[in-house]
Amino acid sequence: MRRKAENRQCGAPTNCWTLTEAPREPILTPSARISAAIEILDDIFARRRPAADALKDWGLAHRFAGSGDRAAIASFVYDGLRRRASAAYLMGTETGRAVIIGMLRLQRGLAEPTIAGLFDGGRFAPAPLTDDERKRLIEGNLTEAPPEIAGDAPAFVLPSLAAAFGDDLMEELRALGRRAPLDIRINTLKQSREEAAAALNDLGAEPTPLSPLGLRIPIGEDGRGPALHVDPLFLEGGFEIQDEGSQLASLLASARAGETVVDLCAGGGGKSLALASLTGNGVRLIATDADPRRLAPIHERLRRSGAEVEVRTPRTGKARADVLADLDGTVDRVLIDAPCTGTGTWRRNPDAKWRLRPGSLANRTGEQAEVLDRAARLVRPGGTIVYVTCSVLPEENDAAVDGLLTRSGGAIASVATDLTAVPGLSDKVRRTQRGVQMSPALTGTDGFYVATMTRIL
Ligand SMILES: C[S@@+](CC[C@H](N)C(=O)[O-])C[C@H]1O[C@@H](n2cnc3c(N)ncnc32)[C@H](O)[C@@H]1O
Repeated sequence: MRRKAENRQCGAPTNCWTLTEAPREPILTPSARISAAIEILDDIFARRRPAADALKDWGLAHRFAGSGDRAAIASFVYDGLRRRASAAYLMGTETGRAVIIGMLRLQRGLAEPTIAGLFDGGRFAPAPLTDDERKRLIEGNLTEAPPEIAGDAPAFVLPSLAAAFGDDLMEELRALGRRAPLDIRINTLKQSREEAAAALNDLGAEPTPLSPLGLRIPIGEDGRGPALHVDPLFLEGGFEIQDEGSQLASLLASARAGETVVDLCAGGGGKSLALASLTGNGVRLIATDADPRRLAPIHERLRRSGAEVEVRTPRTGKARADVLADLDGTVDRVLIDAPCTGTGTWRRNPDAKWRLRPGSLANRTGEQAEVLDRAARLVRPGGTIVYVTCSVLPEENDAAVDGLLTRSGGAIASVATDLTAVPGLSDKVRRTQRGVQMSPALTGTDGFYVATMTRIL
């Protein structure tokens, strides 16, 4: 019999503050939560801090706040970041207060009288709306706003986004500005999706629209979902929290039973776990990552899930040996879940878009060339390289693949990505010159790109 989870206050990891704390009843009024969110956003803007750090510090300084309060405040902060540019434009200034007021109207659809009711100037509430703020809420709109403002994207990256999305640019930017759904991937090494859905019935779990491995968990109006990290089925390894797009990318890797597969950028192991599960531990799966700290959580996840994966951890430092040297030229399939700017995950991590700099794009494309070259040395003749990013920028996608094709001097060729593992996907994805692009507007997923190559020489 499934035990009821104790704390279901918190959904996406970015909204979680309280996973290790005992749940406490909310004690702040909605207006007091808004005051807190304004204070935190001002801190983020003034000190250019990561949102997670600012939230954590606020929590430490306000230990009396309940876990429900913290989740609700985080939700205000992340929604504010989602609409940072458009809310500031609407309100004529970029302060925490302006962004929250504009967000309540643009993102949460609240009318001026409702917002005025929250800004009532009472104890712990924000000061009452000014005449100018009221006027802007009633009369303001985004009709004349430039695309980077209306679409809440950094201006420098807009030409790349326009190249990726063409006529669909604004629709895609709006979709990237919405909240992401809360998806889990069922570990079919433990039970079927149907069995998991029955076990999670009290959460309202429904099958994901495209992934045959996923369930979608409803989240509240304020973006809060259940605390899945403490759910009994999660603790038993029955599921992992994983966006549907990430599940689809794992399926499109098309690993086949009996193959030797390397997950070259395994990080915490999200794709490795998925590959092991969907092949029924039928492949020899080797996971590694340049950063041992990122790889470390995989061990606990493997224990929980029953996935069979050989983890090869590099030593840090200059003398780090190539832990895959013995596999050169022998691997059937290399999955590259490449380091990238994460522009496809802005729904989930809105802080990332405002922290993106031209230099970080250049750094990521350099790393992508490095991992592609490494994969090319690993794969056997006739073997396959599957290149994945959670970016929508052509520089990190088709251009990165083109770079490898050119550098390989004809030894590596681009082939069509097999979409048959995911019924219905073929009609939805955007086809690029070298691969396929998923996106919030087209597939309802994060913006994953998948391209497939083979070694012909
Ligand atoms: C998108 S993340 C991987 C996420 C992971 N596959 C998952 O599903 O949870 C990209 C990873 O690439 C790793 N990385 C960066 N450069 C690398 C390199 N040269 N070789 C191997 N891994 C690298 C980073 O440390 C990071 O963990």
